[in-house]
Amino acid sequence: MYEIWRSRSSLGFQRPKLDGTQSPVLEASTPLGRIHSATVNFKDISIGPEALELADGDIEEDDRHSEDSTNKSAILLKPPRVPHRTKYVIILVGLPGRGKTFLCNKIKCYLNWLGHHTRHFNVGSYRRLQKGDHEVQTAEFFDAHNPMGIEARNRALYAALDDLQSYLFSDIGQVAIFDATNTTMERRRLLIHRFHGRFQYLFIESICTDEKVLEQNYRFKMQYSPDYQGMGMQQSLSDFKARIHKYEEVYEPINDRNLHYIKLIDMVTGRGHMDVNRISGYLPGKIVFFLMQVCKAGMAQARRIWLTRHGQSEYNLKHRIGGNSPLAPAGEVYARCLPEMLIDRLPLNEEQQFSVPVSVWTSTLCRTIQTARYLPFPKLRWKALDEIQAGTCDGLTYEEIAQRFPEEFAARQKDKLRYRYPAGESYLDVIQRLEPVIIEMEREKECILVVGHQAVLRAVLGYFMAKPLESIPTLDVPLHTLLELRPRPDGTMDFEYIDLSPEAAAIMEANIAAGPQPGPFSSGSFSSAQSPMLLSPMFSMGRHDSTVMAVAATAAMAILTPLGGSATCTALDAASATAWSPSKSKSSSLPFVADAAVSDATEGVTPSETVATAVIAAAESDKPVVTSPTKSHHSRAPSLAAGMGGAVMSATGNSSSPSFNFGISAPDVVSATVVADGSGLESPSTRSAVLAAAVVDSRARKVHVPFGATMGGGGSEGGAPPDLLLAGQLPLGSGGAGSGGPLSWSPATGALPRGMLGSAPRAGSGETAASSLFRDIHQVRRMLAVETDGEGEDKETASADEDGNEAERLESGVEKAARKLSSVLEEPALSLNYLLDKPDDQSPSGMACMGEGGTDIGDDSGSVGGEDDNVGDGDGASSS
Ligand SMILES: Nc1ncnc2c1ncn2[C@@H]1O[C@H](COP(=O)(O)OP(=O)(O)O)[C@@H](O)[C@H]1O
Ligand SMILES: O=P(O)(O)OC[C@H]1O[C@@](CO)(OP(=O)(O)O)[C@@H](O)[C@@H]1O
Repeated sequence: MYEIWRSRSSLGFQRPKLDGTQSPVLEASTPLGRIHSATVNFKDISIGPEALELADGDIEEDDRHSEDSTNKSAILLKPPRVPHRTKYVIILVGLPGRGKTFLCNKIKCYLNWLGHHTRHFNVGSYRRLQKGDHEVQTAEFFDAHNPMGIEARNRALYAALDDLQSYLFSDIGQVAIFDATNTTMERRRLLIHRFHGRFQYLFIESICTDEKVLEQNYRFKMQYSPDYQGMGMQQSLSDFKARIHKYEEVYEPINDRNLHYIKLIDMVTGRGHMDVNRISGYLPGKIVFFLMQVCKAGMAQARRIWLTRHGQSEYNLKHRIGGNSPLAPAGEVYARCLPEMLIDRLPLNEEQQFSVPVSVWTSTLCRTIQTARYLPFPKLRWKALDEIQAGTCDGLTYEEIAQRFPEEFAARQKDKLRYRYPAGESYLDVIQRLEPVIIEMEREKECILVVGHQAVLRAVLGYFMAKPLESIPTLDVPLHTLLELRPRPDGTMDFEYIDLSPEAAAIMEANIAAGPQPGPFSSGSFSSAQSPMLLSPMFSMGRHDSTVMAVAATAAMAILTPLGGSATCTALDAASATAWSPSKSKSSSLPFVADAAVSDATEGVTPSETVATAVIAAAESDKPVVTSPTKSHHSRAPSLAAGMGGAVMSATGNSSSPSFNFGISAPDVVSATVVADGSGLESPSTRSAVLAAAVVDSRARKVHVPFGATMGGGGSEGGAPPDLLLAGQLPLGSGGAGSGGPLSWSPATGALPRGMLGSAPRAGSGETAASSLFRDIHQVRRMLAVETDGEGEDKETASADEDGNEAERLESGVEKAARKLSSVLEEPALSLNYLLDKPDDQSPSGMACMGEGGTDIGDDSGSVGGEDDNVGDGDGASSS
């Protein structure tokens, strides 16, 4: 066996001379060689005397003969080697279960992807080669006083070292990562002796003192470590801990400041730090930067990364490349199916308590933005995700390129990776510009869906799947397919193609043919026998909104159930419900409904059952469903819930139903609650929710409530509907139909009368988000009044007196709301009149007083706090 390991060195492998006269031949065509060609050297390669005093016997025979490397002065006097391209060894140090292999795999992916040929040498793999199939190397094997174990481990060590050296002396090898515990000074001296004068070397030591992290690490490791295959969790855990103990007995952390090292101290917890000692140069610098980001993701194993190309575009249909064309019909179908495909796959966090939040990243091109528009998650646009630029070939078909530019065509066929379109880009260029995107993806602990393009996604996939650079331009990234990447504990990824089911596509096509749809989630409905009501949720909620939606949905159902109604919920409701976390519910005093949802979810009940359970719990309780949305983390969330609550209460018209209390019990003050929270009034959900409450409260008999209907904020191209939050239809009262027609919105047109619902503050008018909201409320109510007035016959059931009372009641309600609002805003200048009946000729600029020196609520709404700042606010309008 030993002979086999040593095969490379014993098969006559010729080492180059190490005197500087004959450097290893370098791969002239190394990818990105032109870009990263700067010679990288540590400024100072001298090492401490202590490190040079190598114990006899530590040195391999052939080493001793090939060069007098035990002779300290010989090493120091040796003229510096000036290789064309510096060769590196990265030496890992640390106890078992500290993320060494994870880090190795990540660094390997990163450096290879940047064109620095890198290989990972895991001594453990060599060690395992020595044992029989069913033999277990138990903790005893790792005892520092076990001669058999020591011998076997040394054999593995030398075999790995030989292979490492062979690799680095070869033409291709640039960086070797030596993955072993290397926990003693003696071992590190041996390595230094091996590498000194031949390669640049640096140590990466991973230290972790967080017991919780370690326990989790050990469990993960047990799941994939070949050492424990077939052994039960408890038994393997206990043996692994015993093994670690053996290592701890002899562990000497690096403390020699003469060495070149990077120490990662509790970095994975997010509270740790890095100790960077004597590191300089381009590549080591990049490694430091990379580790700084990637360490944080070390614990994010529950997350998913999804990649998808945009739906088929007009150009795709015509086989034209590049351009900025909109989606073709089939692409639109895919866009509509995508949310459901994704929501089916939302992972729960490690504790199985809530779903891991999702962000959607698109390019700045129309086809990706359109593809992402129905996705109920915050969105971020990256210029760097734009498709490879085809330069002068942009807009042509491949056939046309072959005819018009045959040489270009042939050149690309020959070397697709390096070929650069005239005035355009090569795949290598794309890889280079994607680096910040990759770093950001590594930093993120949440799920990310990248809606991108063929070439760009090939590059991203190539990185995560550690594909050889040369293979990247031909990786399979088909249209209408979701690519799912699942992190493994060792830093590699599992990968799966998920096709759009033909049934889903057929249904969506049929739906589109049938006319405007509220969205892909039309299956959700809440209905009440007494007060028919249909809410077709098409939520487009951000990470926090979704949790509130769960409350809104459950509360809605709680109200409806006692009325003899029935409640069903969609997968999306379920996803929302499972998004609760106990920590959130604690900090926001969320009701027992939410807690019920959580506890059921943790017991493995399906999400829809969870919601149903929560609803029943709420409905059967004498207690009101109480929540304090004002304390919620997210500015938009309470408003959505409040709006829903208000709308539902008004719709049912049943004040004796379980009280639904969002801080204030009466529906007509819902809007006050919302604004009191300082919610972002410019956000679609907030405005829509407030408007919903206000509109419903005005006793309109039939109202479509378009949540977020016109608030795309520029986020939708090509007349596309914005990222809307909720589309609902609230038929109110008995004479609903024919009451002048609904204030309707449909995804197909995407348009409400401008300035009616959710219009943005008017530019340059001094109007604030709050004041523009009041303008909208005012206008909606006026419009309703006008429409209802014009419908004399339909109004015959209501007497004039009733109308008067209604108006009074309404007025007092809205007045209360406005008063509350004013007090909260501490802005007495806020005019009640404006909210109630301000004539149109009092232009919004009259509201400027509110913005001047006052609280411009809208400005605050986007900043949800540190980490959220760099993502879109759900309206698809933000960009990188
Ligand atoms: N910087 C880090 N510190 C601690 N644990 C980490 C770090 N990075 C990753 N991990 C986690 O450590 C666990 C064990 O990782 P592994 O690489 O197998 O450890 P080792 O090679 O040190 O035995 C993995 O679940 C991984 O996610
Ligand atoms: O590198 P190749 O294989 O040409 O693939 C990249 C091409 O894919 C296309 C489609 O052919 O991407 P996309 O679908 O984003 O439009 C072209 O625009 C782009 O030039």
